[in-house]
Amino acid sequence: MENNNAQVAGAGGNAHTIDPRNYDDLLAVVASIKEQVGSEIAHGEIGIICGSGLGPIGDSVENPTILPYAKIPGFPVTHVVGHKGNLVFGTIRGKRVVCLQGRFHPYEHNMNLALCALPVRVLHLLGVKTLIVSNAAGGISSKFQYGDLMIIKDHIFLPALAGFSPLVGVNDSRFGERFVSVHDAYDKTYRNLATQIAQRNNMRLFEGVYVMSGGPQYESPAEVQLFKTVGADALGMSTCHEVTVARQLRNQSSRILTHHQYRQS
Ligand SMILES: O=P(O)(O)O[C@H]1O[C@H](CO)[C@@H](O)[C@H]1O
Ligand code: HPA
Repeated sequence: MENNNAQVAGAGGNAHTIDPRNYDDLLAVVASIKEQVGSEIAHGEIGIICGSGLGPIGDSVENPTILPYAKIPGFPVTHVVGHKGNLVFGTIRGKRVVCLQGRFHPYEHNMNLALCALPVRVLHLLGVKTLIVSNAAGGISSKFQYGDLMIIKDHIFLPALAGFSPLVGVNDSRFGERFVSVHDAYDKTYRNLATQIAQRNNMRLFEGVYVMSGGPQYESPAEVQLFKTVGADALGMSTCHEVTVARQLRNQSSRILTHHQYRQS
């Protein structure tokens, strides 16, 4: 496999190497963000990852403070059209958000999934507890019409099934357990809330299974048929690596909570 370290031009043009699996390296990334925007601002409750064409979500952040990825030593760069490459701090309807205007796709980073999921670990270290992940995907389900919205209820993470998981390699236990359950990775309470809101607003919204391929080529008709047969509803080249890393962090939070409760009892 390829080198897992990220060689990126940081603020001031200094080359900076970090390992996206190393907790201390990510603390340094977070320290740089806090230094540049201030600790007060560099804090969020909700993280939002904008998919292709969904960057305007970031433009709707109120009182925004914008930090380009290129100014964060160790942060990867995004090359995909429609992904601006900014961290946006601010509020949406009174909630503190940190918005990623631009995500990292494994096909643009030599299938280095840990590097592509690095922003999720950074969001966690900035205090984020809830992650909203969006993407543009191809519809497989025959129920879908062009432009329909789908809430992901589960996924098929094809690259990980072939050994390309962001959790492969040395596990720094400060991020969480070695073995991570992805049951209920997509929160049922939020899914129900989204469905209710869609119903109230007469919007077409479905729940379905998202399949992530490695890309960057789109799928052949035979591949689409294969995914349909195994129960997938939509196809894309992102999201699952971010959700898997988030899930490991969620397990870590609940583990800490369990210890805390244990000590109190
Ligand atoms: O998943 P997002 O980032 O929305 O991007 C989607 O759009 C690109 C293909 O047009 C692929 O990268 C696919 O994954
Ligand atoms: O049909 C698709 N396949 C994979 N990724 C995509 N992203 C948008 N549409 C598609």
